[in-house]
Amino acid sequence: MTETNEILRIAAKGDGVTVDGRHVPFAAPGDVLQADGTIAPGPHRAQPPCRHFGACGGCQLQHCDTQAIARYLGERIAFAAQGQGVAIGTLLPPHLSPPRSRRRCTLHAASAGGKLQLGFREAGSHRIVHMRECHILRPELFALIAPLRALFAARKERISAKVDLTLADQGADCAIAGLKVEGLAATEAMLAFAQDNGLARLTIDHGYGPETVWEPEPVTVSPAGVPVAFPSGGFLQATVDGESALTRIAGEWLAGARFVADLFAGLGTFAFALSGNAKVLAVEAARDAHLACKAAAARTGGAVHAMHRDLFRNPLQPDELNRFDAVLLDPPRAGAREQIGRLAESTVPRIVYVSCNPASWARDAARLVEAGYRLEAARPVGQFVWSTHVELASLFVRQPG
Ligand SMILES: C[S@@+](CC[C@H](N)C(=O)[O-])C[C@H]1O[C@@H](n2cnc3c(N)ncnc32)[C@H](O)[C@@H]1O
Repeated sequence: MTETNEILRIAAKGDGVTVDGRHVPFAAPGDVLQADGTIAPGPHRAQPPCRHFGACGGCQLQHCDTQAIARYLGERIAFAAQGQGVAIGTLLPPHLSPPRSRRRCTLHAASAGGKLQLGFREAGSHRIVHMRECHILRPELFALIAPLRALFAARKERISAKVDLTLADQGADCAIAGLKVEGLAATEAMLAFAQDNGLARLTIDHGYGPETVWEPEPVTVSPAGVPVAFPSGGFLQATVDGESALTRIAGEWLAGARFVADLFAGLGTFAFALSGNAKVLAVEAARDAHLACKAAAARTGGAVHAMHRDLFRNPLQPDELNRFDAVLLDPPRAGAREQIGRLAESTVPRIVYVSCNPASWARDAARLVEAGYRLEAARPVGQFVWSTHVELASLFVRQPG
């Protein structure tokens, strides 16, 4: 018999939810909320590996085992679809990226009470966690925390800076915003930091836009093994493992398609992965990403064609879409309302929709289903391990008639 105060599921923001609907922070499914307010651990409770868990905003679910996290990811997608009246043919088991696999992050640095703090922000606060360990970041990125802290601590002014770290082919790409670097000594300190830590690139935004001060070799990333110039601040799937899982699923679902459109293509992550078996049109609005994809495509023999186009204002029209055997789209969090509207009017047989937001995905899915597509399958992909961030790949197939 289920007790009314047993935790049944995890809510969108990570709280446990009891049978009678109460939200309990840091409770796992199967735990029981006791009369005195304490939680009796259940079978899905895990020992959080990180000492910062609870305070750090980077992770919300370290107290849950893998099974509970997998169920949570599936439920988020199922509830979102259900809320829009969309039936999912098969909800496939989630793919979860392993710990220490995140290759990009945004950290914050600030001086507070005479000390320099550098790390993720605390949940729901501007306070910064003084990170001594991290179980999500790639070790190459975590290794930069101490040197960055020393770099900031050596400066005389009050620090309030943002640090974006991305692991590229050549090493860590580091972009610092909110730091004034003036004069020879300050510039030399920055260059020494870049050199000593083997950075692939150092970009500083003094408040007038980013300026690259160190890039010994052109920085690239290599989706499907194709080197593509990586623009500072460009989009990259959060883990290599998650990117492989997504491109593998897309490849399976799009098997046999000879002409594919990759919409919201970024640097061409999916386009290059699919181009072994198909000609791919890669459409992207960010100019830097588009140009990088175009240049890489030119070097790879012509299976990828890059197009610069804003798909919110100027979506591909049904007559353009109908030339393709399949369309893949991977829009930003807002989804792709305008492009989905045109896809709904098209005859494209297969659509693979990759999303980082179940809510906008479900809204768009409902439009496709209303227009005669069936949602054959969806697969959660947890690249942000232990966070409440949900990503997914899904397959829509146009039904006859
Ligand atoms: C989630 S990312 C996916 C990128 C790529 N598919 C990948 O896997 O690396 C979304 C992409 O959509 C692009 N984008 C955002 N708004 C757009 C628009 N209005 N038209 C076309 N592309 C847009 C972004 O620049 C970004 O590259």
